[in-house]
Amino acid sequence: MSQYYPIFIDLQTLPVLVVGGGGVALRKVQTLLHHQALVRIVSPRLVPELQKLIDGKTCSWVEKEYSAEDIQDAMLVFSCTEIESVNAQVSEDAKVHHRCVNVVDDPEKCSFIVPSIMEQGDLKIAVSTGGSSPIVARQVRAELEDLYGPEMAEYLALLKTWRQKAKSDLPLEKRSVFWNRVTDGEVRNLIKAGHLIQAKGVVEQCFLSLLD
Ligand SMILES: C[C@@]1(CC(=O)O)c2cc3[nH]c(cc4nc(cc5[nH]c(cc(n2)[C@H]1CCC(=O)O)[C@@](C)(CC(=O)O)[C@@H]5CCC(=O)O)C(CC(=O)O)=C4CCC(=O)O)c(CCC(=O)O)c3CC(=O)O
Ligand SMILES: NC(=O)C1=CN([C@@H]2O[C@H](COP(=O)(O)OP(=O)(O)OC[C@H]3O[C@@H](n4cnc5c(N)ncnc54)[C@H](O)[C@@H]3O)[C@@H](O)[C@H]2O)C=CC1
Repeated sequence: MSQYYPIFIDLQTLPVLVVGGGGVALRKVQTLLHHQALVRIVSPRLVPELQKLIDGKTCSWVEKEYSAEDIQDAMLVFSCTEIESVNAQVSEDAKVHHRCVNVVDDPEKCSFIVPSIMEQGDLKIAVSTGGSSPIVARQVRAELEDLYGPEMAEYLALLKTWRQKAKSDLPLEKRSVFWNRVTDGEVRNLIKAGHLIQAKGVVEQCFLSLLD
């Protein structure tokens, strides 16, 4: 089994090809569009939910069976058909053109796999079992959703507003004291309990106390 290397990619400028238009393609396309990819679907048929996502701009549909020239400029390729020989061909073509390819029913033909993703504002956790059990990846993701609630989004948004100020106004060693103090649990707990104004006050007090 491959040792998959996890990265977070900005998909906004990356054309993505999805081959197939069934339930699995739908799941992949939904995640891709959420991450602002430019999606082109090649498939003779689409399930109705996928049809609704076609807008001709961020998500387009080429109504035909796959052939090698469909790879075009796609950097990421997803093969989601139910036909093994088609999936194998897509994988082979993508690899010849040095593109990253995901084949839904065969990890051996993948050069990347898709993790289970949880998000709370700027917190994003991607879970993988390396293909051993996608269901377990989903279950771990659900456990993480219980652990990290909506307070994480507010907490990170608050910390982000201080990043530039801390960088410009505090010397390195005080910056480290500042970040350790504001992330020691109190601020997060205050936000979790609904006391956002107090939380902001604690951060501000801490910052002021460290100014020369
Ligand atoms: C290797 C990988 C390749 C890839 O697709 O990238 C792969 C492969 C396969 N999945 C299969 C089945 C299912 N997969 C799901 C769901 C998800 N599968 C995802 C990822 C991955 N699936 C990659 C590995 C991830 C890892 O482990 O690190 C998730 C995380 C992300 C996503 O797809 O968006 C998403 C959960 C998202 C979430 O809810 O958070 C469900 C539905 C469910 O669980 O509800 C079922 C039906 C139940 C079942 O059959 O298990 C089968 C068997 C097909 C068969 O038997 O015919 C194979 C093929 C095989 O294993 O050989
Ligand atoms: N990785 C995963 O998470 C999972 C993978 N699977 C596997 O994924 C495969 C697809 O599952 P579903 O979407 O449910 O199947 P589906 O049968 O609903 O969809 C397959 C799609 O592929 C299209 N297609 C067929 N031949 C094509 C060709 N030559 N060129 C382009 N498109 C073509 C069909 O028109 C259809 O839209 C199945 O083989 C299944 O075993 C199933 C569940 C989960």
